[in-house]
Amino acid sequence: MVRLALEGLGARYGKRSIISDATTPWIEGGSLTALVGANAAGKSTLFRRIAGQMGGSGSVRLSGADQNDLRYMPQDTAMTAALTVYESVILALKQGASGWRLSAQELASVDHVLHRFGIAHLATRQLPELSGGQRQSVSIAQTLVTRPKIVLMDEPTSALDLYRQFEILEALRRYAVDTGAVVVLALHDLNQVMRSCATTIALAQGRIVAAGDTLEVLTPDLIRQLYGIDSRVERCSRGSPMMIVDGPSSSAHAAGHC
Ligand SMILES: Nc1ncnc2c1ncn2[C@@H]1O[C@H](COP(=O)(O)OP(=O)(O)OP(=O)(O)O)[C@@H](O)[C@H]1O
Repeated sequence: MVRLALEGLGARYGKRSIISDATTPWIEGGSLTALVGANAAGKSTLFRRIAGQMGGSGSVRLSGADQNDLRYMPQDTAMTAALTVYESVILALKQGASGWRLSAQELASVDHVLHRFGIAHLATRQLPELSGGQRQSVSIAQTLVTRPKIVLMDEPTSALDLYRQFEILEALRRYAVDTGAVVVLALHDLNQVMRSCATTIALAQGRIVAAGDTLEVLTPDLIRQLYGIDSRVERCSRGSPMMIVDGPSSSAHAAGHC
């Protein structure tokens, strides 16, 4: 069983503290976990800290995996290299490897990830010619081609159309189920979170204010605290929980919006 827990994690840029005392229960692999919070709450910074790209206090506890099994997909990934999609995924697969030869198994894993994330038809296209949504899909394939056990993705659906959002979130969910990986996604669409993520971590001004079962975490009170928005969570006619936005709460400024 792959698991991740944060213990008193802190991170700062210079003298400015961004993440303080971030602590979570064990987050278990095999399903999707959402990281939610307002703009500038510190989601990307928390990911960078967990990924070891910046130092700070506290510790990241891993079970069934180590830091080498972790892949972090940042929010913006430049794709200016004169490579085809296929070549770029191979490069991601071979990053850090000592040899350059590709085994039949490695070729199969490139093929698999291109199909699973719906970009096989783009295999021979040059990266700089891709649209924003196509680039985001390629970036996801590059991140997962090595089948990492711990995956952190910063807003992986932000450039995708409605159909592709469904398709990619379902493919990510299947990835988590099939591999048992811990997959944490920073997401802004709370209906996506309710539909796809079993667990949610909520961040407000650099502090984790709730972590656990998604439907228990995403209460109207918590949503007001995070975003300064009044909302209701109701079951739609098909029985799925939906968040309905009523509008800005009168205490919106207290939520720390900038
Ligand atoms: N490289 C940096 N140097 C200094 N400050 C930074 C740096 N990166 C981010 N910050 C600051 O840290 C705070 C948290 O930023 P971060 O990008 O982690 O937030 P976020 O929750 O991911 O936001 P968003 O939802 O807008 O992507 C912000 O106030 C931001 O200005």
